[in-house]
Amino acid sequence: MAPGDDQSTGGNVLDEIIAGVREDVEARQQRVSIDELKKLAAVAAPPHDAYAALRQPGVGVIAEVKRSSPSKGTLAEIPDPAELASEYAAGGARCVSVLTEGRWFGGSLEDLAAVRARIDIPVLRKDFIVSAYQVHEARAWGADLCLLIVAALEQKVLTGLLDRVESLGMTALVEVHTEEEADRALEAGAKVIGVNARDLRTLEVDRSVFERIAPGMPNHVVKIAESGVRGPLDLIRYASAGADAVLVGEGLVTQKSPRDAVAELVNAGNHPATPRPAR
Ligand SMILES: O=P(O)(O)OC[C@@H](O)[C@@H](O)c1c[nH]c2ccccc12
Repeated sequence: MAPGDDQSTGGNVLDEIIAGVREDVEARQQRVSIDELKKLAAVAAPPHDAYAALRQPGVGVIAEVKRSSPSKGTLAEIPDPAELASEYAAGGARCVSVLTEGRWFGGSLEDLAAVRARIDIPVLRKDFIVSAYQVHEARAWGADLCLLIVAALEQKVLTGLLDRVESLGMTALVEVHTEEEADRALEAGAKVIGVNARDLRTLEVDRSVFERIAPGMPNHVVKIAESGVRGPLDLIRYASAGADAVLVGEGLVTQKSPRDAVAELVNAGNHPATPRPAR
């Protein structure tokens, strides 16, 4: 984006990220067609039931493989994402999230494939998905869940992508940051909704957003609190507001023992004094 040329994008980070994602998707589409992706998906292991995994008793942990972020730059080198994911799984994570966006988050589809090959719990493709092509990519590379960010998608596109994700046997994690976005997620038929404490337009974190939005969602919806979890106290706070699971990146990748850090959160999520999500 040229300096002073922020009118076409509205000047927010999310739009800037998505412009880069669209370019990268177009380049990949030149090399691998959607039909080829479908053939790869046909021989991939079938998707795990992530919805069932997320509805287990207690508050779950989705542990994220995250090298860098637009707000903080490099968080951790992560030379072997599969090794990190297996530490997460050993610590009791319910799912592993893998950032596949390259420009801002340092991720890749190769990271996703490496993680998929190593662990036997559901894997989320964490990216800025704006086209059906990316959903087919996710399945071909072994994802069980796809992130769909409401703020990045018009309602018709959101509904179409959600249907596409489900038609391939995967689960959509639909991300919201406001009440209005939560209404749009429900309207589209989302069964798993993540409330991101971080505003992707400004990158500011406000942990009270989950408490405002989640209690208004129906019981059948799996509610995930995303971002800003530094330790068990944040998990317990989100649990009191009805979280089924928390999604944690920075708070794990920066720890000496990511396995112990996950286990500590998982123990808090299973503790008898921790509030249970309403079912
Ligand atoms: O590192 P944190 O604060 O624990 O956040 C993890 C996760 O919520 C964050 O990476 C995230 C949430 N939604 C996203 C959308 C795209 C990229 C990244 C994200």
